[in-house]
Amino acid sequence: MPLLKVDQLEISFGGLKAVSNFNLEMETGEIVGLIGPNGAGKTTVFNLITGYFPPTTGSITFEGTVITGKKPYQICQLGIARTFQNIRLFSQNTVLDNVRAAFQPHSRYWLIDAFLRTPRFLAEEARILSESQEILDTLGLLHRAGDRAGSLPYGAQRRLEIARALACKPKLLLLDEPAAGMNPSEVRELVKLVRFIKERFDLTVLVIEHQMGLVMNLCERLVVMDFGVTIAEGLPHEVRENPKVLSAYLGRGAVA
Ligand SMILES: Nc1ncnc2c1ncn2[C@@H]1O[C@H](COP(=O)(O)OP(=O)(O)OP(=O)(O)O)[C@@H](O)[C@H]1O
Repeated sequence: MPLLKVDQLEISFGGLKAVSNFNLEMETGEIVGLIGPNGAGKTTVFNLITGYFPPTTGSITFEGTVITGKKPYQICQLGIARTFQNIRLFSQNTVLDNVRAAFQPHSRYWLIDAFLRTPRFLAEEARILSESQEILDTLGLLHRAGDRAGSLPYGAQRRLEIARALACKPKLLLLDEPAAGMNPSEVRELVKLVRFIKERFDLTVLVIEHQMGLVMNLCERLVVMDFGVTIAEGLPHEVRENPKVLSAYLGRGAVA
């Protein structure tokens, strides 16, 4: 049984079919790249999988459970987490608090426990603190735990976004342009980091990315979209030679 099965997904915004007849199966442990030109529908696919929009038609099954129509927090609880194309952090809060806040959908106490500071609340807070620190350590951010998130360099803010997604304890991690704005050496570090956290947290990863260096190095398989439809899929070296892909997006110079 695939971990994720997306069947004939479609969504329209007004007259525009942003995603049309989109199908995807992912096996546990895969790293798959979702690529395509601007406006191809990639982020919309993420928004559909994570419940930000209900599809017009089609279904999404995760670990054998149909998740179509569920709310984003329910999908997060089931084990799908994401990062965003535009970094979404609480920039005035500390790095640690940013990760602690991301544990909220998973905390196991009631409001009354928090109000009365019951043993259950205190134990849960201690667990969240220790797990947050462990995640920050894994992502090389523990030494910045007390700093304001907004004061981190750009690449570190992207890592913090991934740290927040990991607080969801995902089985499937969706990364939306994680290398945007990074220089080549940061991109190389990111490739290593994604491989490392995949092993460390038993993840399956779907990544949207324009940086071909990352896509070709990291992904085992690629799905290419253009104008809302899948125009190619296969191994990275197959996709980079596909004439439809070359004319739609990559351009021979871009993949050399
Ligand atoms: N909430 C929305 N309302 C209306 N149109 C939308 C909405 N979200 C996306 N679209 C449109 O759907 C199409 C696909 O957008 P999407 O953001 O999914 O593309 P993308 O492949 O992720 O692009 P990029 O690489 O530039 O991020 C675009 O034409 C976009 O303008």
